[in-house]
Amino acid sequence: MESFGYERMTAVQRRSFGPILGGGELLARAKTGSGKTLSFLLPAVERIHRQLDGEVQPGGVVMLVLTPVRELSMQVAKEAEKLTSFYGSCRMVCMTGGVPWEEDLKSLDEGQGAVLLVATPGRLQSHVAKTEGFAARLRRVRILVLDEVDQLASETFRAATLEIAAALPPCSERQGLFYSATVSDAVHGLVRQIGRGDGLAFVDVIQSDEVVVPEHIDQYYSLVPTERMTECLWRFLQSHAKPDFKAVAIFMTGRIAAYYAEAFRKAGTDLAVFEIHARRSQKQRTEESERFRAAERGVLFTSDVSSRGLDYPGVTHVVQMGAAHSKAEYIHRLGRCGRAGAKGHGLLLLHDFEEGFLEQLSDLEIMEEPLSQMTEDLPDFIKMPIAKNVKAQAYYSRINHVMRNSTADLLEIMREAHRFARSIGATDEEDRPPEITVENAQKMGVAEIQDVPGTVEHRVVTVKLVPDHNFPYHDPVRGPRWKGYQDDLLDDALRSSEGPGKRPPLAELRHENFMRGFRHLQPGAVVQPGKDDFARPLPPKRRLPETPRTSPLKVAPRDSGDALHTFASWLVDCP
Ligand SMILES: Nc1ncnc2c1ncn2[C@@H]1O[C@H](COP(=O)(O)OP(=O)(O)OP(=O)(O)O)[C@@H](O)[C@H]1O
Repeated sequence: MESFGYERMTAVQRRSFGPILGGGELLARAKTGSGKTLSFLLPAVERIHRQLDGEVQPGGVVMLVLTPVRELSMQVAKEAEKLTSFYGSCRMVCMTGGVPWEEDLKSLDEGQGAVLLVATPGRLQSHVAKTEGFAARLRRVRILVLDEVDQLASETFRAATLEIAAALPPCSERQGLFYSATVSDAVHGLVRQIGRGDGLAFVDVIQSDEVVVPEHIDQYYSLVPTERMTECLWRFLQSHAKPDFKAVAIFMTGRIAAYYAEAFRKAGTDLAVFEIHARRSQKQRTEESERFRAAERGVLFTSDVSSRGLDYPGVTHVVQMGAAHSKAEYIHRLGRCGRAGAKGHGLLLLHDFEEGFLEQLSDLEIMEEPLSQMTEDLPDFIKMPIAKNVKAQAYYSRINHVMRNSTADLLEIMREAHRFARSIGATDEEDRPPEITVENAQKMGVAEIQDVPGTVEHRVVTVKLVPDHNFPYHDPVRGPRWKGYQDDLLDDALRSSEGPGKRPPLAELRHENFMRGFRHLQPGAVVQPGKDDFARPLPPKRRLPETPRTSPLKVAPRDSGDALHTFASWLVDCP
C-alpha cells in the first residue's frame, strides 16, 4: 500500500485481502470510489506470485480481469501494470475493442512469462470464438475477477461473460472474485453459474440499512421541461465553474452527448470541453480520457460508457441529463465524483416525463433544486451552427433510447421528442423534426400511428450524375469520392445501382439519404456536392443544361495526376 502512497487500507481492502490470499471465492459490495480495484488486484497478484512455479507457457494467462467498458479496462490495467512490474512474476496485457486485432496477439506473444489479462468481454469473446489457439491460452487461468459484476451480469454482457468462463479451467481449479458497488439478483445468479458455489464469502462493506451513496456527495434534482434542459445545464455549469471545477455530464446516448459537446464549445463556455462516447474512435476516446484525467478544470460530455468504475481524479460535480436505467445506475453515475473521501455534488436533471424515477430514489437523501426563472442571457442554442446531421442523429437516438426505457404512450414519446428537436434547432422552417422513414418508423413500432411528427413516405429518387470537374479526389477502385458523409451518400447511391465492372447511367438515391439532409431536394434541382449544404439548390445561374433522361453517364476523363476535376450536379426526377 505504501508504494501506492496510501497510509491505510480502506474497509473493502482490509476485508478482502485475507479471504483472497487464502484462496477463497469472494463477492464484494462497497461504495463507489472506496478502493475496490486494489482490494482485488493486490492480494490476487500476490497470490499468483506465490503460486507461480515456472510451469506456465509464455503467453499463457494466469489471471483474468473482465470489466464492461474499454476505458475501465485501461484504468484497471494501469494499476495492474504497476503491481506486476513490482512483483516481476507476470506481465500485464490489456485487450479491448477499438484496437487492431493483431496487436492483441502480439502483446500476448512478446515478452516473457505468465500474463495478467485485463479485457472487455466483447473483444475476448471474439478471440475465444475466432482466434485459433486462443482458448488454449486461457486454460491456466487461476484467478478470474469480474469487476462491475452487476453490469457483467446484465443482459448486455451476460452471454459473453458465460462464454468466456466456459473457456477457462473448471471452477474447482480457479478462484472467482466478484466486485461492484451494487449487487442485484442477476449477480447472485451469475456467481452461482460461474463460481464454485460452496464457500463463497460475501464481503459487504455497506450495511443493509445504510445508503450506498458516499455520504460526502450532496444530491440534488430538478424537474425540467424538455425545452429548458439545455438552459439548466448551461446555467449550472457556468455558475459552478470555479477554478477547480471538474464535472462529468452524462447524457442518454452518445449522439446526444456529441451534440451537446459541440453546442457548448460553440456557445463559448470558458470550461474545457471533453467528449467520450461510443461514436468516437477508440484512439479519440483514449486520448480524451487521458486529457480529462490530467485536467484540473473542465466538463466531460459523455454517455453511460463513463458511468461506472472510472476514476477521473478531482471530479467535483456529476450532472445526469435524464433518468438512469435504474437506481443502481444512478448511484454508479453519481460515484464519478466524491471519490476516495473527497467532497462531491450531484445534480439530476429529470425531464418532466421522468418524474416517476424519483420513486426509485426515495430512500436517498436527494433534495429538490427549484428551477430558476427563465432569463434571456443565454447563448442561442437553437440557431447554433451545428450540422443538421448531428442534430438529427441526436434526435433519432433519443427516440430509440426513450422507447427502450419508458412505458409512455408512443405518440407522447414522439411529441416529446419533437419538443427536444425544437430545443436543439433540429426542426425546419415549418417546425418539422428530422424525417423518419416509413421503414424506420416500422422498426420503431410507430408506423401505424397517425400524426407521428416527421414520418415520411418511402421515397426512391432516381438521380443522374452529371460529371464535370471538381471531385475532391479519385479513388482508383471506387471511382470519384466525396469527403465526409456526403461521400457516403454518393457512394451509397452509386453502389445501389452499380453493375459488374462499370457504373450505370442512373443511380438511385434511396430514401435513407433523405433523412440525411435531402428533404428539400426538388425535382430538377442542381446542387453541388462537397459544399457546405448539400441539399441547398444552387442559384439559377449555376444550372447546367438539362441532360436528356436516357443519356448515359459521362465520366470526365481524369485530367492530370490524382485530382479529377469535376463539377457535379444532380438532376433529380421522382419516379
Ligand atoms: N487505501 C487507499 N487510501 C486512499 N486512497 C485510495 C486507497 N485505495 C485506493 N485509493 C484511491 O481511491 C480512488 C478510488 O478507487 P477505485 O477506483 O478502486 O474505487 P472503486 O471502489 O473501484 O470505485 P467504483 O465503484 O466507482 O468502481 C482511486 O483514486 C484510488 O487510487
